[in-house]
Amino acid sequence: VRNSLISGNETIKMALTIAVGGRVWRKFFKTFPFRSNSALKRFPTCRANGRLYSTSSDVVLVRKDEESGIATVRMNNPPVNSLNPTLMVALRSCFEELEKDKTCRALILTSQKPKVFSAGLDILQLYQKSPDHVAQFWEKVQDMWLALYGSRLITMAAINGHCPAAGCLLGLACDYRIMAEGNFRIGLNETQLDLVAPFWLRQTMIDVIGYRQAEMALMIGALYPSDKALQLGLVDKLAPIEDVQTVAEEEVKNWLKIPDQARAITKMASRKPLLDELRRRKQEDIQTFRDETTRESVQKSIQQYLEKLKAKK
Ligand SMILES: CCCCC/C=C/C(=O)SCCNC(=O)CCNC(=O)[C@H](O)C(C)(C)COP(=O)(O)OP(=O)(O)OC[C@H]1O[C@@H](n2cnc3c(N)ncnc32)[C@H](O)[C@@H]1OP(=O)(O)O
Repeated sequence: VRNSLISGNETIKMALTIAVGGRVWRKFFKTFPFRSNSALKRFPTCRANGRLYSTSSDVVLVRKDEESGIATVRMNNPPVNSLNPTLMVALRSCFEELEKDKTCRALILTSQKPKVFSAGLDILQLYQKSPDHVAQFWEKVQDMWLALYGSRLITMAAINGHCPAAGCLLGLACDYRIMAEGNFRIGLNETQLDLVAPFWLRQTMIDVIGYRQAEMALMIGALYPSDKALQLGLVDKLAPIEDVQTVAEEEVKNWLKIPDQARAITKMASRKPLLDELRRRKQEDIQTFRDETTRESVQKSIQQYLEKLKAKK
């Protein structure tokens, strides 16, 4: 039913586009927005007033500017963009679709909900779940990361709020990070939950902030305020929260002056070894995560962490 509703909408959208131009259908689809959990694939892109609009889904909203080739990808999984399987699959699929789109040159990843970029992995997916569930969950984390870290596009994280754990993992997978000034925190705090960052995440942290700082940050599960994160090089620039997106767009425009091919080849030269290593060791990495996470003592720590989160209120 959902699919047929979508294709019905598509037909109307195309007819309206041809018949009366962009303004009318934009108004129409603002009133009756698309809803879908899955990929961009179902939605052929539509042109209106020189802009190219891609699809929106429940959990990931995408808008691409036709002239510049910049796509903005907004995570939209309230209340805190925790990375559950639906969001991770939607993000991966979105990254892969944009990758295939030859007119797309850059991707800005941000949150639809200011003040929280992402709360990291959905902790509930790791608590009292079967080993198989945890293994499948972890594979989705890997696949999402492989798609973003291995992207030929310019990837920019517009971190408009808190960015712990796997939120930080997403940021680290991008080429450049702009973070909101103020009382927002970023870091890989998983040791606080008794979890251990996998080799590929640890390596990206080392690559970004250097060995000593990464080693310390990972051991203590540090979460840094944005000014300290800037000082460490964990983020590249700060901006007032309301300007994060604009500053990201300006930064992308500078990057767009560099020829795409040379930039992308250079990027892959530094990222390919780690990408290849994870591809090669994927199953081993899944097993490690599954076995560690389902251990009784780790489950106890996760339970306590969840209780602390609830008690915060
Ligand atoms: C080997 C593993 C390494 C792999 C790397 C990744 C690991 C991970 O990502 S583990 C997840 C770690 N995440 C965190 O430690 C963040 C926890 N959350 C927070 O600190 C805060 O929620 C916040 C700062 C992100 C936002 O604060 P605030 O706006 O005040 O929102 P609340 O704390 O009130 O949260 C609202 C609601 O959401 C629930 N929640 C928060 N984070 C998560 C989460 N990661 N997973 C699932 N659920 C989460 C929170 O419990 C509240 O629920 P209700 O009480 O039911 O409203």
